[in-house]
Amino acid sequence: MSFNRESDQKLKFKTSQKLKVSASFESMQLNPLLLQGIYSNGFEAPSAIQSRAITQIISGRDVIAQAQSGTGKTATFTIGMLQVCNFKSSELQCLILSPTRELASQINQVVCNIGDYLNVKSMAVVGGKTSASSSKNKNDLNLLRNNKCHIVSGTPGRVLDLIKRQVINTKKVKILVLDEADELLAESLGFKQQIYDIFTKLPKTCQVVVVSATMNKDIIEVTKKFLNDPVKILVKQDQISLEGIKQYHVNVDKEEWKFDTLCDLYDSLTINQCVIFCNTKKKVDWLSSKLLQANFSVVSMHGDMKQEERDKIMNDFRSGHSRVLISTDVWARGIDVQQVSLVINYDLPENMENYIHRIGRSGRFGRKGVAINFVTKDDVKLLKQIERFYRIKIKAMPADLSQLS
Ligand SMILES: Nc1ncnc2c1ncn2[C@@H]1O[C@H](COP(=O)(O)OP(=O)(O)OP(=O)(O)O)[C@@H](O)[C@H]1O
Repeated sequence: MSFNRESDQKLKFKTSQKLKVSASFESMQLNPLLLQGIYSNGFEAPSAIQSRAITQIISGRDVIAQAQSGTGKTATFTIGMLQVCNFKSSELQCLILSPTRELASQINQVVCNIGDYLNVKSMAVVGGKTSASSSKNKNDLNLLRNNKCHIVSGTPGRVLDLIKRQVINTKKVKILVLDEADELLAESLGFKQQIYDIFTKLPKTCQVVVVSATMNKDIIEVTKKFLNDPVKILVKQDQISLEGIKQYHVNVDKEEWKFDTLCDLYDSLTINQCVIFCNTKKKVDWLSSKLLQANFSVVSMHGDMKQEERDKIMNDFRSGHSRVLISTDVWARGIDVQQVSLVINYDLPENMENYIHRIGRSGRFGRKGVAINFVTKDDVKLLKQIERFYRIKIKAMPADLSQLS
């Protein structure tokens, strides 16, 4: 595996105190069955965030953990939770909230994989399924109702709904994880109130772990309402952008020129897998039908599609069956498909944070990645703003595309 351990270990964190750094998983004194799950998942040594945050989570402290995209934050809180969970009891003990259905399901899969030898019972609880109409969903809800599930990973709305309907019993929850916390707690997105409501239903002693690749002062301020003297593990602003992802821009001048530019790039898109981001659902539909008409093979996904369709697109893309995916910011955060080596911002993101989340869909865990930003005349200012925000230089794309990687 090409994980650049040297650059990962070189990363400087701003931590709230001198933290213990565990060089190996063995040194964390984990349950041997958990260790077995970690190794059989192919993990040999912890990444920088795992070395610092896992033992803090296990210690019971509230934690704010920030680390670059694709550096193993999911496994960080998963390993922490699985160590703390009491498997002699069948009650719900850990609750993980994240902003999209796909991410909540992916996290559930990671919990099941790493917790396999512990016999963990974990479940994804997401909206959009024809709720409890299928026998599978009914069985799932019964497991929850009968308190036969240790860990739930879900989207806030659906989790809150099931708590209110007393399907999810929160009495014994000891850890709450907020993944992509800055998005969950942002003013504009409507999750914040749901999170507060869920929080009020948890035991007062519940430990809270807050995780994201991007964290700003306002969000840290908001977390003060939830967290009690948290351990902070934060990344300096100029280190958020991953060295392994080469970032370029292409001047397309006018909006109308973007399409031809993309068609010219198509052969490079299919070398591995590629994600193309547009800013609206309408634009995703428009671009995918235009590319399909021109005989390019692409798939697309956004929040207005039926969940069954979203699931199918995800499965096809994860298996490598489809190679070029067009999406909105529903795909910007957390989704881990290791074969994605190229991200194209057909539209530049309007949100500074989502720039780094989007490009972080490539270059997972030290792999190489390339990000290409289409820039119209009107976008030039925004590109400069992104460069200033992350203290980076986004060069013009080389004419010879073989130099891309
Ligand atoms: N210690 C490890 N050794 C090898 N691979 C690892 C290790 N930890 C995590 N990975 C792998 O790295 C990839 C990225 O991990 P993960 O999705 O947890 O990143 P993340 O930090 O949560 O990213 P994002 O900010 O995009 O949410 C996954 O494929 C995961 O299996």
